[in-house]
Amino acid sequence: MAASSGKSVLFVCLGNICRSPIAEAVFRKMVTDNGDTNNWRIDSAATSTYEIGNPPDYRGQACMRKHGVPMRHVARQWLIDSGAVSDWNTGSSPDTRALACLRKQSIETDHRARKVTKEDFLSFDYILCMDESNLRDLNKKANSVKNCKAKIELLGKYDPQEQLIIQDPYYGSEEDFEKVYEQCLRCCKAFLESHS
Ligand SMILES: N#Cc1ccccc1-c1cc(NCCCN2CCCCC2)c2ccccc2n1
Repeated sequence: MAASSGKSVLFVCLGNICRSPIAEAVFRKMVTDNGDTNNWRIDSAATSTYEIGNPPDYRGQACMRKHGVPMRHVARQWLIDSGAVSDWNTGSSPDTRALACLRKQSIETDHRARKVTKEDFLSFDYILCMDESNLRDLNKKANSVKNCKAKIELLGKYDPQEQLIIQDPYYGSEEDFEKVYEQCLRCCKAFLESHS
């Protein structure tokens, strides 16, 4: 079978903590399940600086865990990796309040939100975003980049059910994250099939 050339896709939304990390995780799992990992560079980014440095939203992480979709590799369990300068509590378990805080964060990924850069427009084949506002922001930024390589599109363009817009679930419920997941699943599958 001829080796297909390397391809690259950047998923983008407003904050890079809700929709685009879900799309990235869903697409990465599909590519991995296809044994195609080496042919794809996959990443996600934000059009805003709202959440730079923050992990994906815990509601999205919970949704991914429910569907068995890994969100990149699991970050280290800090309490197990930490150490003490005294022997006061040698052999004791971590403080329950600290464990409760970690569970609440349920940070199981090392992805941290980042803003889309000019370099992204030169290095990615596709930049797939979620709504008209993302598209406007991306096209505006692309206009200031010479030799823009990326094809900038709505991810929803690939939806067999023709739901063009993937709504921002930030102020939404668990159901809204579930809808984002279902839309990303349909769109990523169709996008991969049309670009394999
Ligand atoms: N904006 C809007 C908006 C409008 C409709 C629906 C959702 C949102 C919304 C709001 C967010 N953060 C709260 C406001 C942030 N601050 C806005 C003013 C500048 C300083 C930052 C989000 C954060 C991460 C991902 C998606 C988000 N989406």
